[in-house]
Amino acid sequence: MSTAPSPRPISIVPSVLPADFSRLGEECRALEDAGVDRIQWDVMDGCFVPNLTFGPDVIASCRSHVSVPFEAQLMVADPDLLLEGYVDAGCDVVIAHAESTIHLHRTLTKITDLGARAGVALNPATPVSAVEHVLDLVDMVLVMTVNPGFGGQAYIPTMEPKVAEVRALLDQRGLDVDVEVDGGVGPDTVAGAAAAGANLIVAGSALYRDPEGLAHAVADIRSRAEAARDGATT
Ligand SMILES: O=C(CO)[C@H](O)[C@H](O)COP(=O)(O)O
Ligand SMILES: [Co+2]
Repeated sequence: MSTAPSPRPISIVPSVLPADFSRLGEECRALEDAGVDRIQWDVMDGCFVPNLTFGPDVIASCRSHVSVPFEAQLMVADPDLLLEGYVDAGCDVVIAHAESTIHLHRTLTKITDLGARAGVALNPATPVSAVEHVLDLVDMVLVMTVNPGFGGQAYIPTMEPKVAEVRALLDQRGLDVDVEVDGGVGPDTVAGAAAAGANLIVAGSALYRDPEGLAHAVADIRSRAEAARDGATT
């Protein structure tokens, strides 16, 4: 008798875009106290996306405030130039956008050579075929559920078939790789993403706008995701 594979744990990964930037260390601690599993830094260069955010020094200054892993989502035009800085700043996972480098395989290899775990992100318009050749190099595939650049945008539900396509391809190849969703994810949208196969859930605005606070928002989104995942697999 064969046993069903155990379900992939759901991780809640806050984006700090809605946090108070004048006190980021304390904001990171509040997220850790609220039960998040890691923290995502949305790195934007004003070129790949029309917004500008966190340099490595900002992230490094927060590293000692918490022990949860940091991931850097590099929404930048030339990620190779910046990889070392973000790894040295204490980012355990570095995510490169497939659209941002013409040598994606090389970029991801550099991340792992630097000692970090690699992730690859897909903009809504980018097909899964763009990352098929690098799936064995990464720890996670990030399916963007908004066009990157800003927090607080509306979730794009037509990304759910793409999440399912990535999950099926990874399973077919027997790869132990997580699938992350990012953008407009909250209590009302997380079920669709988790049922499609996402297990790393990035949430920004939804966490900060919960009137009952961060810990409630984290637990609520986690339990909705777990219920949807379990409903989809039974
Ligand atoms: O990558 C991002 C934007 O490019 C952010 O991580 C994302 O938008 C999270 O914020 P929200 O949950 O408010 O949509
Ligand atoms: Co993000």
